[in-house]
Amino acid sequence: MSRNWTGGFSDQEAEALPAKSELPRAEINAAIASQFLSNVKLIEQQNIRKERNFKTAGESMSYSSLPFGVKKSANIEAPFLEHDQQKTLQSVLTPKEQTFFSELEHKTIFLNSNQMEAVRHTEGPLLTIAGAGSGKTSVLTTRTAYLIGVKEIDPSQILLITFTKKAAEEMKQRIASLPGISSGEAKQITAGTFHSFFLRMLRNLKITDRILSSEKYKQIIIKNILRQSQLSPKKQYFPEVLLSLISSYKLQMIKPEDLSEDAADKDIQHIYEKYEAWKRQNGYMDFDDILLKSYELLLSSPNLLKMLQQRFTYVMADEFQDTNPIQYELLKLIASPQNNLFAVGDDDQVIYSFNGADSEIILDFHKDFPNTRVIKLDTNYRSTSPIVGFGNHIIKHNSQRHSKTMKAVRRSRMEPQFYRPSNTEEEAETIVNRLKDKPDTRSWSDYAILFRTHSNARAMFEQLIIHNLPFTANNMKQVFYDQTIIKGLIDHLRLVMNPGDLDATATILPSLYINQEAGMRYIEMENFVDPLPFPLLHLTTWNTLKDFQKGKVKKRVDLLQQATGLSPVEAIRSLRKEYENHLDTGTIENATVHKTTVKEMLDELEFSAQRFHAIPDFLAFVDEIVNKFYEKKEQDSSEDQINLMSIHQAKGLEFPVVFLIGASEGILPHVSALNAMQDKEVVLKDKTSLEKASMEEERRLCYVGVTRAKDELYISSPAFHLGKNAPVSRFLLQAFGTTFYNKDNSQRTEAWICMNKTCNGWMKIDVGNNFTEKQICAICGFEMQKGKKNL
Ligand SMILES: Nc1ncnc2c1ncn2[C@@H]1O[C@H](COP(=O)(O)OP(=O)(O)OP(=O)(O)O)[C@@H](O)[C@H]1O
Repeated sequence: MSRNWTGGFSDQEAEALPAKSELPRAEINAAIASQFLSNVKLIEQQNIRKERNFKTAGESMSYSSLPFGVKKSANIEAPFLEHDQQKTLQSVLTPKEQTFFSELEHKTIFLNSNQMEAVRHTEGPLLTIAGAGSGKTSVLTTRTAYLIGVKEIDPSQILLITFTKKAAEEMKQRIASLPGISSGEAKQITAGTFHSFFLRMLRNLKITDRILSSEKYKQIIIKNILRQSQLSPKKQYFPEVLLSLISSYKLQMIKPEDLSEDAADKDIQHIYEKYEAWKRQNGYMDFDDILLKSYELLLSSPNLLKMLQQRFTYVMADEFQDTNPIQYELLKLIASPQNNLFAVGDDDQVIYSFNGADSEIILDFHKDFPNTRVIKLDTNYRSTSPIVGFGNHIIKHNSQRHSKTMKAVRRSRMEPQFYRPSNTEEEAETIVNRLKDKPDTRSWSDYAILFRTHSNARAMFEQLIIHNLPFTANNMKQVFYDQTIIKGLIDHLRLVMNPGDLDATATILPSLYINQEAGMRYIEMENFVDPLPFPLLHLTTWNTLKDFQKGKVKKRVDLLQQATGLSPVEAIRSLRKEYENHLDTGTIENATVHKTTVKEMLDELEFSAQRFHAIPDFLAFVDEIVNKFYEKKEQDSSEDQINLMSIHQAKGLEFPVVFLIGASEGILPHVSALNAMQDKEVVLKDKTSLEKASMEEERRLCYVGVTRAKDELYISSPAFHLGKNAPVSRFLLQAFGTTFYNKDNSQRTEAWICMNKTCNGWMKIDVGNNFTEKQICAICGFEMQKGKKNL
């Protein structure tokens, strides 16, 4: 296969590539690798045992009904609805409606009176604002069938906006199974995301600009603009922050010329203008442009707008809480003048603020549509009463919301279960062991394992692979070790073991600020004439390079040579500093969300590497995991699989059994929310409200995760995260009425010292009044005690 050193493939090119397992990198000895898998297991078990041995009294070894740190049970069960108000409207139904609703009942769909009211609403704006599991999506699909089957509305007049493409397909299928509608009619409904709907419109209008989707490519464009504008990319503006700022302006329809005249805005205005100009000149549009261009076109072409308005006389929007301002304006344009706009949403499930979702839209809907009919649904049909109650107790601590307490209709004695594993490895192993004991009455697809960030799912993913359990992580495009940032560092380890590895050499060139394609051409040419044990060193004689680049090459080769004989984690630590320079993640001050994520990923890599004594063992393990992932991706056709996905991806879905992993401080709430004040310094001025808003969004994420469970909910909170102590998530403690110990910043800093005399481990922790937790040494697993140390 010819190599492409340009640093990436287009989608079509990627599809044409051989399967990952056919690539030279993948040519590893499977027998040796599987031996490593069992070695890993041994080392992991030793580590876990070490930490387990020093678990403190009261810390449970498995799931129990109270989170660690909660001393007494609080009544968190949801109010129970004894008599559901079903069939109360029968007397006012027309014969056609009676047929429709009784056919629904034959299909065991019994709507309550509020749901029925929403379904029967035909003309004018309606907002269904309701909590998790209350049947919003069910109402939307049933109302569509009702419009077609009972009101004889032409299905092609219905526009259904969903949050994901998958949701659109599922909804069409669900609609087709309802009474009064044929599958042909269901196909005529237009269902899709905002982006897919408007992109199709633009393409029909012969707007052929290419889509600029790669974040990396966009950052390069911004970096070039910064360089040309003589603004420092490092000191003043981070490309990813600028891109998110520009995107947020666009989603709010703020143009460069609308920005104020003050100095900071002037720079941003300039960058924003240049970025837009670059796209125009090069025939690109980004995702925001799809919406913005459509909006401008509709405003400037009354005929086009009229055509759309006449075509779609019934407009519906699911997950309305995550709508952003431009999407809302587009909805309003298309729905007018009839305003048959039917929106369903839950202000407690806004989890896409980083994508511009504006929770005020749902809260202020009635101001734009004064004759709005608002229907509230407050019965959760999905989950058992202890789960509904637990959700209520989590979300009630948010202030930006319509207060609501969901009622339950499903009784159960099975309370949510909590577990405090030592670390993410033990967490993953415990869950896998439970899954192996799956009762025959359950299918694999009944189970979902939900995580906050992809790094946080690394251990879980590996355990599922190692134990060969059927699972789908289809939304995971890449395995952890194959993500660009991680792969870069792993390829450094490959060069430590084999300096002649040209694939690995190519990967590391960008981290030396050297063009990959030109650099490799030079290295390969020189190496052909004069082979060197370390081909990278050829670059030190390349005239094109500046002195600082040659210096970097020498330094990197020195580091790589010094790493021979180190353990994988030591090697990663010694290489990481140089490597991180090009990622701009060196300091946490001024950290952006991107930087926090990168740091978290590299920390996770270190944590994973700690399990191995030698670099070749670690590399063989990495290759095995990567190969198995891609093999699995190709072979998987089964529907019956455990679902491993992020909480964001689980939005709108439900599963009989949910494992919510990583419910510890720093994971959920995520460290980026804890750092919120620094994170978006450039973007937002009101730091206090940003900090609060970030924390409320994290709490909503926790709520969304919890409310995906129908029957059983298992939540685990690793005591150590990336080798550091991680208290149980404040969201769990607060739900049980236990004050989070850091609440009003009543912190003291104390030193805790490891009791293992040979260890010398100590750590600094912030302690509040209610702090009772004992500490375990992150280095050796011994118990720690409060001690004296100069901090
Ligand atoms: N009236 C009802 N009687 C019995 N079950 C119902 C009723 N309404 C909805 N359900 C069931 O409750 C579950 C949740 O419904 P649905 O997914 O529509 O809720 P939702 O409000 O969209 O949830 P979320 O916002 O949490 O995604 C589904 O399994 C659905 O079939």
